[in-house]
Amino acid sequence: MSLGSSLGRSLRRCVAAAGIGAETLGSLDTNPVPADWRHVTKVDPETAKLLPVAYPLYLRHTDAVSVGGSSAVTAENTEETFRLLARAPVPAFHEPSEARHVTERTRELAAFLALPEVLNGETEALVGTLGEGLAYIRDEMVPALLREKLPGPLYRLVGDPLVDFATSWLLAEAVFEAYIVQNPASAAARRSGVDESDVLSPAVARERAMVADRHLDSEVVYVEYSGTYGGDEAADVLRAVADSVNGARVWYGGGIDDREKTVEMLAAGADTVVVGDCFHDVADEEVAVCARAVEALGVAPSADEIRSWFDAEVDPAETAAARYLRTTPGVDDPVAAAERALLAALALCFGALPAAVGEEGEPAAKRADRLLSAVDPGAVTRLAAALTDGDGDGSGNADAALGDYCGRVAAALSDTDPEPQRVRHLSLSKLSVSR
Ligand SMILES: CC(C)=CCC/C(C)=C/CC/C(C)=C/CC/C(C)=C/COP(=O)(O)OP(=O)(O)O
Ligand SMILES: O=P(O)(O)OC[C@@H](O)CO
Repeated sequence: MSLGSSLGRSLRRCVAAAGIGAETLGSLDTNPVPADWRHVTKVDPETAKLLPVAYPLYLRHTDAVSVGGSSAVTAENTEETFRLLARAPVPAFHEPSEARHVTERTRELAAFLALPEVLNGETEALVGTLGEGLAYIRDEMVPALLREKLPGPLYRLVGDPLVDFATSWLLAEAVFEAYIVQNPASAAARRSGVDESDVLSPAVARERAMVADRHLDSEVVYVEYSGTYGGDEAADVLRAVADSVNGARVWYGGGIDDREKTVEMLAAGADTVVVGDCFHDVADEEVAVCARAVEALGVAPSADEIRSWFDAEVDPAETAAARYLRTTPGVDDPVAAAERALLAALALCFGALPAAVGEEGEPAAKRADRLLSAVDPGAVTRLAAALTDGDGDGSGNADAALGDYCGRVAAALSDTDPEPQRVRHLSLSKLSVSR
């Protein structure tokens, strides 16, 4: 062995030993996934799963949004979801179930890429899809992008090494989520070839989590009961997993729909809980509540009429809005927050409706602003602040952000939008009002 290569190996060992020492002794945390995230909301881009129209008010209370889903997801609905979430007050990251859902636009808008690898599924779900994804990125996506950006002669000169570099860079920047899929009846289980016999005991889950943490260097170990609450069984798995990992974050997802479940999973060792269905239920509820209100009040009620109808017809404590808000550890009074957010949805709906059904008069943004201030005096400020925090261009112009958002809501309500994809994900696009 030459002196150079022996020196190189010794140096690598020293660096590795220093890194391991610092990590295990707890003084160095190199994981880019924040340790202090307690609550992540998962938003599915598929058109059947909607985003509440008052989403900036709900998402103020979560730590981050994960965008992704197993079925009916396309690059287009993913881009549209990110465009809407660019106005959310917290970071949104991308968890693609296929490499083709990653586009230049999603990469610009996503805080980072989170790639699933399944520890108890078919090989396909651990390395197969990733391999296909990387080949697509290396052979199609990056070359197409570079060909578009670089003049022909320059592409011919430096294209190949640049393609390799960009592919490696994309992977180096991505974080990996090592899933342990524990609900064989879920879409995630079907997608990853997990059946009853693959469900792991706490002891085996612990061993696989150690592989993910120490060998695969996964940033997240994700105990996934998607669609169902894992209860005591999940708590045992979480205790075993949390006890075994050094650098990885431990996430729990599945069936979280109240405060106790969040607290139970965090107490068992999860750093973060992920909430999915319960948030989409809020969007369905908005559509139902707005439809009932339109039925009762017509398209242009006053703020007083909206308030009185709401007080008589809706019990905020029993709403999906309150259920979602109870899952977020930071909200002191989830029922009051739910009431405010539902009133904001009604104000946005009735602000935009007259224009959407072709009635002349006050512009949608002005009317929504007036109704919002009347039904809940703090709502405009909160909504504008939430929209402006996330506007990404640093302009901090609350009026413009609110005006622009009201325009979107009007477009969602009107089925004459020239680009329906633009607003299809917003709950109110499903409200059918006779014109
Ligand atoms: C290289 C690039 C850019 C992409 C590769 C993309 C990869 C590796 C995708 C892996 C897809 C996979 C194996 C998914 C497994 C299933 C899973 C864990 C899905 C996540 O759950 P949700 O889709 O949120 O679950 P539900 O639909 O059940 O809610
Ligand atoms: O939809 P739920 O059951 O909340 O599950 C959330 C998430 O873990 C799904 O990947």
